[in-house]
Amino acid sequence: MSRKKAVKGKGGSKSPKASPSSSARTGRGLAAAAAPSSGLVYPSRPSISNSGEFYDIAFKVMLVGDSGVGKTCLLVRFKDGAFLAGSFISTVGIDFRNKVMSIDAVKVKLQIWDTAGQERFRSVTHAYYRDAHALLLLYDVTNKASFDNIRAWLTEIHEYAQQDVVIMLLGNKADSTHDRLVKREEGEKLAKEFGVPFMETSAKTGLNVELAFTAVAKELKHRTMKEPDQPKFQLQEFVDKEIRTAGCCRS
Ligand SMILES: Nc1nc2c(ncn2[C@@H]2O[C@H](COP(=O)(O)OP(=O)(O)OP(=O)(O)O)[C@@H](O)[C@H]2O)c(=O)[nH]1
Ligand SMILES: [Mg+2]
Repeated sequence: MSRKKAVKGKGGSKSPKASPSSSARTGRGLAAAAAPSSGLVYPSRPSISNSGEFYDIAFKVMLVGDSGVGKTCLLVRFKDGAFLAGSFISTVGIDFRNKVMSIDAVKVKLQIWDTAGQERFRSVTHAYYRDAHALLLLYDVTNKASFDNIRAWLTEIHEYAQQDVVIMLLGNKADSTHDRLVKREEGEKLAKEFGVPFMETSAKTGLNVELAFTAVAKELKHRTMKEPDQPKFQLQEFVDKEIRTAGCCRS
């Protein structure tokens, strides 16, 4: 299989100029960043970009959910292995980071779009839904309203995103034991109702962060490269098995 090269860190030709960490922390977001053009998956076409790692296939993943649920922190934890502690600076507009993962010997590039949860940026976010291959929909386990709003987010997703988009529900801030207002069972129940996979995460401790992105990357890779006689990848089964294997202490 021919391999392409990923632009390291931020963006490609349509890249916004600031990383989510910089925009989130400085408030310099990109409300008017160019909407991504459709389709990032080129399984057999060779191409080389400026610099960075080689990859075989690429997908767009979007982080969505209310303001303050931890979307930017989740992305920074996944990309840089760090937690953005301190005062909360809301993302302005939209931004993205790339990460190449090794999935079953295939190099999968995820272009991860970090959206602003604030209502005033909703129209910007809408423009990006249609090109997303996967959506990570977050709520905050210490914020009941963010959980109650998941239904509205799913309605919006169904309105703007592709029908076959991969959706995963994430209950973030699972480390906040004392402030928790949403039980894990409630998240599981809601996810079942909507037929989407679910897990709890913590951008602070790293709990299940890698797993969330790996699961999505595996699902997308399977869909793209599946042999006709190969069974369908069971995302929730994979997640449950990984969590069981890791026991209480995955990070
Ligand atoms: N305890 C805990 N705090 C978190 C976690 N993730 C994020 N936070 C905190 O929650 C606040 C909001 O995090 P952000 O990642 O900026 O939230 P966001 O969803 O990007 O918000 P918008 O950009 O406004 O949409 C910050 O103060 C973070 O430090 C987590 O897993 N655990
Ligand atoms: Mg943010």
